[in-house]
Amino acid sequence: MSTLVARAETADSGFKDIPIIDLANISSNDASVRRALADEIRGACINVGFFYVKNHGIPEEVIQATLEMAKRFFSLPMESKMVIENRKTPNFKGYSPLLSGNNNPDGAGDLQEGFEFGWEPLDSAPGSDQGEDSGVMAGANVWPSEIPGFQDQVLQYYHAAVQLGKLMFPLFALALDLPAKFFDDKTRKSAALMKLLHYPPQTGPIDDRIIGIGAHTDWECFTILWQEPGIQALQVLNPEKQWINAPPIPGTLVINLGDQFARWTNDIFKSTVHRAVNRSGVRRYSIPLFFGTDYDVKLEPIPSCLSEERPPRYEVITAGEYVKSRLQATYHHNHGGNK
Ligand SMILES: O=C(O)CCC(=O)C(=O)O
Ligand SMILES: [Fe+2]
Repeated sequence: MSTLVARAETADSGFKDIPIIDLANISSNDASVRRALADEIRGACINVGFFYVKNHGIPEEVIQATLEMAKRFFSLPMESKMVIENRKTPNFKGYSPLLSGNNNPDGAGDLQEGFEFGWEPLDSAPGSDQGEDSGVMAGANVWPSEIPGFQDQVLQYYHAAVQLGKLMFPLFALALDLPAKFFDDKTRKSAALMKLLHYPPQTGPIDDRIIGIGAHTDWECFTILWQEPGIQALQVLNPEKQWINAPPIPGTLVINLGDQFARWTNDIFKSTVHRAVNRSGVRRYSIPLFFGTDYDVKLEPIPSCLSEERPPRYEVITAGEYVKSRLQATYHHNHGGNK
């Protein structure tokens, strides 16, 4: 069996496609079935850092009802949205207006508006989860008061996506030749942030410094992303520096790895650069959920991902310190012209 380090050294140098992985057997008790699924995931994580999942278990009704809420939220008057602006809240919960965030330091702002929140129990099922993380990332969610049922609906999506994420962690562990439970004690508090996103269309000549979301990597372990069907916007950068389209595929979600997994695995799992540009002529909505290890957990490289030729590539910091520093860099950027 080749080691993880050896597998990483012979990784694909220029993927052109993003694999589709079927999660129908995600809860199978058969060890060989789980092993096969983990092997498939390992290939995608080492070579691409992105994959689609089908049979993911998030009900279509929950997705559609959440999309409706996103549309209603973003069509509220600006004054209402600004009441819960993310620069006024601890750790940037709430509303981020167009151009307020800048994911690519070479860019001049992301042409998207967003609404972000973290863990909170569902009213209908109190105590259904282990609770909120605190420390450097502490900060209550803020909610719009104008839309009846908004909070409950988007939390339903949140909890369904977190449930999927909790099933994925053991498979990632198996993919890293670790015990399936490796991440259990590191993911007790649902350190997951969910974001509703709205991208207005961009037509005519486009300034490359202002696109829907500039080239970036995500910050957590992995992202579970729903994108609106029928609209191509998301692109993924391969090692040959080619942008590969990641179109929405009906019935699937995208899962992409983020920097926390790159740090856990000393870059054996790829946190792949991506961006989104909406040239479709119509509005586009997407819903990422960023799932990391608990904020107080140190991002220490896993021993099997180190060798003499592959020494540690990152300093060890906690997951919370890392996410917080990235949030600050993204939302405290200066607008072009004022520098
Ligand atoms: O909207 C998308 O398709 C991508 C969003 C994204 O990359 C992000 O929010 O980190
Ligand atoms: Fe992203």
